Amino acid sequence: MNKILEINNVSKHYKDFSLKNINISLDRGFVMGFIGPNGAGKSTTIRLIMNLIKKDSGEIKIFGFDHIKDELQIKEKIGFVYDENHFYEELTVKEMKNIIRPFYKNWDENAFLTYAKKFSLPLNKQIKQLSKGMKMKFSLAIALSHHAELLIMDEPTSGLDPLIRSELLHILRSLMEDENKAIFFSTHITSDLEKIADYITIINNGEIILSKPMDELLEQYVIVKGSKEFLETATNLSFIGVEQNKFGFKALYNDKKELLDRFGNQVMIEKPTLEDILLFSTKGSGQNVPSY
Ligand SMILES: Nc1ncnc2c1ncn2[C@@H]1O[C@H](COP(=O)(O)OP(=O)(O)OP(=O)(O)O)[C@@H](O)[C@H]1O
Repeated sequence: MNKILEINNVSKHYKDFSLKNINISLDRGFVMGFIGPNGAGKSTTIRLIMNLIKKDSGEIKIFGFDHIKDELQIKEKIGFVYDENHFYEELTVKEMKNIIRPFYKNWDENAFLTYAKKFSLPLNKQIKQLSKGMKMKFSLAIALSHHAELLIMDEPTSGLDPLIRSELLHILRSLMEDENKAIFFSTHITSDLEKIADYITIINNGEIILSKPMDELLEQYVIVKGSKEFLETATNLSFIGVEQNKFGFKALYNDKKELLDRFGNQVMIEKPTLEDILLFSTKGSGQNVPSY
């Protein structure tokens, strides 16, 4: 059973926002980065996976099991890290850990103590005295101490300084040496994903607009620059997020080879960063500019 997370045709409607027909698939052994602008639907998707809110339709399977019917069994093997305070502020780190611990059959106290030491967690400090970075590290230490096979993280690096972020990415990378595990990771910090993700899924306005291996994405997509005249004649090319000025245009295109083979002498191309791909593909309405 290689599929660790499968989201099939999932929809959720709020008054002013809908997640539409979400499909995501993640295999064991891989890290998927989940990115999109503010309000795109990342947290809603993650809350649906965790059954914190109810979906309207579709199917979510984790480890091959239904995420609601088999929720208890599934949650034993999930480490969930999210950017909201879900601890009792008055308790110390140690007291809070002792409350969480009995929920997991696989709890490994040695692993917790090792991570607590690695993260310099002050066990006797009250949660409310911890910085944001410390709280995130505590969350992560908890998630890692029951040998979770799937880590689901909503913005785990937001608000952390570069040193702690890099430390956290290092830990996540070393976790992935175990091919049985997988990580699903939402973030705004695309440079973190360039260091760790195998797959990238982009969500915009409640719809998945792209889900691909990172290598393929960075290899096939290009930033293209050319003249206004070229843009006017190339009506059959679906440029993404076209920016125009009086001299020419700049856009994203999803087939470097085609562009070079057919128009290599008429346009200039550049390698995009993941951030470029995110920005161009979610620009404005987030839709391709089809023709002129
Ligand atoms: N309980 C709710 N009732 C109504 N609307 C909601 C509810 N929860 C979220 N929304 C709306 O759903 C949309 C998506 O929100 P969500 O938090 O999933 O976005 P996000 O991609 O995680 O954004 P951010 O990057 O800012 O955290 C937003 O417009 C939000 O206002």
